[in-house]
Amino acid sequence: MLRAYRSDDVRQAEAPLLERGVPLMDRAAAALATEVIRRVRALGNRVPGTEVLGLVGSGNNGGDVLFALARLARRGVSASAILTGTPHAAGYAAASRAGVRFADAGTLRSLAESAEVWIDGLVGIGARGPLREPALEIVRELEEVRVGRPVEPLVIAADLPSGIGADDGTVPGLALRANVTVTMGIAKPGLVLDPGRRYAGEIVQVPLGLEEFLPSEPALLSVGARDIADMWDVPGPDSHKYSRGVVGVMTGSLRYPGAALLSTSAALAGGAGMVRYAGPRETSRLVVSQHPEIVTDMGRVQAWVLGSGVNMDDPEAASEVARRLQESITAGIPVVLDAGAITLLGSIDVPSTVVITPHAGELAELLAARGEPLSREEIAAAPSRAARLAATLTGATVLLKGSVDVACAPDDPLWAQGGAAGWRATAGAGDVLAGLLGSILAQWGDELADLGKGHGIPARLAAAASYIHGRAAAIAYGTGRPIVASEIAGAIPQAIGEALASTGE
Ligand SMILES: NC(=O)C1=CN([C@@H]2O[C@H](COP(=O)(O)OP(=O)(O)OC[C@H]3O[C@@H](n4cnc5c(N)ncnc54)[C@H](OP(=O)(O)O)[C@@H]3O)[C@@H](O)[C@H]2O)[C@@H](O)CC1
Ligand SMILES: Nc1ncnc2c1ncn2[C@@H]1O[C@H](COP(=O)(O)OP(=O)(O)O)[C@@H](O)[C@H]1O
Ligand SMILES: [K+]
Repeated sequence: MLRAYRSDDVRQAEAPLLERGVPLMDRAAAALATEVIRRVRALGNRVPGTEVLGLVGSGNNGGDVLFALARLARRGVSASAILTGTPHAAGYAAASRAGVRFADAGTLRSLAESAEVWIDGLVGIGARGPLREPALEIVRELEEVRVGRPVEPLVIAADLPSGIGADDGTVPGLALRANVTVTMGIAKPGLVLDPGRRYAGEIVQVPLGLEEFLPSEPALLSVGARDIADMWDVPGPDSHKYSRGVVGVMTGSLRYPGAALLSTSAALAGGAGMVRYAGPRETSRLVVSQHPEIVTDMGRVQAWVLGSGVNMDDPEAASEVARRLQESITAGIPVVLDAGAITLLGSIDVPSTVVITPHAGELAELLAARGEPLSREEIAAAPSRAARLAATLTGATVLLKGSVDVACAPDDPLWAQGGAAGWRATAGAGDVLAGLLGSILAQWGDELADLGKGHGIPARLAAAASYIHGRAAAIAYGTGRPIVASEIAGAIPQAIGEALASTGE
């Protein structure tokens, strides 16, 4: 499980260590230099003679880079630095002693054109607001140089790419895109959330011993393979189909029959003991012809999946979905509310056992109905804020889909799951996610009902479903090829099996 903390929490955790004289910056710089050397070698280059350009702001982030440049210079690297102001004094002294060359802004372009590696130490967790001059002009110029180069430089960010919001991943102005981010002590939410994540590249975490001084509640969590065993029900000798959870699925319509098939496929693949389908007669026939194990008579269920592909313009279908939603809330049964059915929450409040699964467009519609309009673009620029707002307004758990899926209930921590490539963005992939989430909620159904409002578990399960969905997509697209949503559903059992068998991550 990845845990990410806000800058204030990181600062507070650093304080007692610094008081004890723990050389945090030295450790951070050593890790940064080691990473540069490792990457240079991985490119097949010799370390001595490699040209490295450090971009050095006036704070401790610049200090990290100055000490790292000093270490690199002692290894024979040809190290230069561009300063934005008065630098970290000890770092400057160390770098000068080691022979790092300090260049003025006028030489930035030529240094950037020839350096194999750029190290970004303009700003770290001390940054406030959009990148300001002179850092802004440096980033602008570097991005111009980058596109003009025959071979792109290797860009390594110290702690975070300069220009991204450490706490929320927003990018209010320009930011310097990195291939690798060497983050100090612990991950920051901005490295996991969109759009900041897109600037961070691969993330390397440097242990600094902060853990015992961090608050018990991180700002953001992310499910990994090893967490799945805690959430997925592995059947034992006493299990039977009902104890394994029954999912009710009311999805699809004559207009969108495929949604019925995709959501039920995923509900089956997710490991519930039984799937009951409650859609129109025509789609029922389709579903059963493809999946003879699906039951169409109604009985008890432990979770409902409502809405994917339902034609909400059809008053009868819409009122049937609304009735199921109300009944489930009364009975304490968790519900996945997907696609057009999300609009039902325009006027009613629900408990957090109702999980809505909007994409940015659907969330925009819901927020507008609730009198807090945000455009799609505004949601994409700050998805965690938008998801939290929707959860607070409706009471529901929100799983906002995108290249990084974000899940939260009104008060509990935020979950974020990224890592799936754009191949996953294919029609029907959301229907698959809804069915899969219904399957895991059904496995927890009675327990969630006993917990009353859910106690944050639906958000955790939504994150787990999102993780498995991303892994299933990755199994399907492999090293990269177009896929369709039914392939994602087909790969769910393998994704769950691999996660259950995993001991790493
Ligand atoms: N504490 C430790 O021992 C450890 C800390 N560590 C490292 O320290 C980093 C935090 O250092 P920090 O607190 O000094 O802040 P930092 O990120 O360098 O930024 C401050 C500078 O940026 C400037 N600035 C601000 N906003 C700006 C903007 N929008 N656009 C442009 N400039 C802006 C601001 O200018 P000012 O506002 O003062 O004019 C000031 O000059 C952390 O990320 C990690 O790398 C690690 O080594 C582990 C041990
Ligand atoms: N750029 C992207 N990279 C990876 N996954 C994405 C990206 N954009 C969207 N997704 C995922 O693709 C799915 C799309 O779902 P959705 O938009 O609801 O499609 P549909 O309604 O056709 O089922 C979601 O699971 C979402 O997480
Ligand atoms: K930085």
